[in-house]
Amino acid sequence: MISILNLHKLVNSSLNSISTISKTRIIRKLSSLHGNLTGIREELRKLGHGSVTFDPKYSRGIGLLTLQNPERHNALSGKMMAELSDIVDKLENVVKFNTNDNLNSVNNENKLNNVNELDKENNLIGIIVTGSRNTFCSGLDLSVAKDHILTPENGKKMSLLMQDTLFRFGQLPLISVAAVEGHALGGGAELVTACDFRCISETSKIRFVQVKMSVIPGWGGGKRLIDIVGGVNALKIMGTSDPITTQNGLELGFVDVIAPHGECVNRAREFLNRYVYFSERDERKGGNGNDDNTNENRINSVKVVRGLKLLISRTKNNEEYKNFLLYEHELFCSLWGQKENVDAVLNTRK
Ligand SMILES: CC[C@H](C(=O)O)C(=O)SCCNC(=O)CCNC(=O)[C@H](O)C(C)(C)COP(=O)(O)OP(=O)(O)OC[C@H]1O[C@@H](n2cnc3c(N)ncnc32)[C@H](O)[C@@H]1OP(=O)(O)O
Repeated sequence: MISILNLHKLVNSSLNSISTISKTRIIRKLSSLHGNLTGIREELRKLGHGSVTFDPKYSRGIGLLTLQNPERHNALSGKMMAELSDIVDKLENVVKFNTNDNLNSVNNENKLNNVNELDKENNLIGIIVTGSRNTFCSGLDLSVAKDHILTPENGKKMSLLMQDTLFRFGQLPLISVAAVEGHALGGGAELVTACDFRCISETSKIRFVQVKMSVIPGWGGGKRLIDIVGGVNALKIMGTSDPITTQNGLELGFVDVIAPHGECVNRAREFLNRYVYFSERDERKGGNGNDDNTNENRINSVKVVRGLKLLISRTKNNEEYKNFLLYEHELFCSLWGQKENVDAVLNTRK
């Protein structure tokens, strides 16, 4: 027999859990672009090889996300697209703790302990995105595309998931830096635009080759490129496929740091340390990658740094911005799977 008191507790907890679930759904709805894409993610997960790894403790306050498909210049297979989306999901949970975004803090009492233990340990404020074996990403894995993603319907699914994943990545209260060695081509170039900052080296070649594939960007990179370099420069870069390198990257406002070959990740860490540590003195003591967590190394308020990023990403979480991405998606879908595009994919020697 349940006592009145226990019944009251039972009702309260179930109301809380319902409201928490709906709050989670509200957070997911607000932070996602195309809604629930679970089915598409699981379909794509079955396609191709490679992996996407995330080291949340790469350096104090900084995580390292690495594209791992070296035999294919880190081209993104369906499996890797799904794993990238999984990592964004996890980060959306991790950074609920110690973030002053109201919707998130509302969810704090429901935080997943093991995930937030991670955050408490490293208090992430930054994330570096890079590719394995000194090259970044040569875009969509064309061997997967040839076998599985040639139809308009499957191109639409790929575009929906990648636009949504990179939009949500941009909404994370984490300062992101793309550490680009070697090639970043097509979708790889779009991945680069999804980061707040870019570090390249003498070997880096960032090329929007979509026009050679008889399409426009399908992962949201067109809008992001326009926001970074302006409409006219974006038209030149996308229309000619001219590479962005150390020669023109700074002038275009596309590149923030130039590193010696093989040093992009290190320089990206040094760049982010300025957001982690209270002063250069603290950074010198703690920014060597082997952080000694002595009290001397004062770090900036995680809540404040994350709040600053939330401020910036809010400018990209409005109906106008989302409608622009939807327009880009629809334009891409009108081109992907048409004869010119299919011929280009089949004839690109890969
Ligand atoms: C939304 C889709 C988006 C779009 O529409 O634009 C895309 O991203 S479509 C893909 C755009 N990317 C490309 O067209 C890049 C194609 N690859 C290359 O241009 C070259 O491979 C390059 C410059 C990355 C490297 O050239 P290099 O001469 O150094 O090496 P190989 O060409 O011999 O390549 C080595 C090895 O990697 C495989 N590879 C490279 N890129 C891809 C890819 N995107 N998909 C699948 N596989 C790729 C290549 O086939 C070689 O493997 P092997 O088994 O030896 O043939």
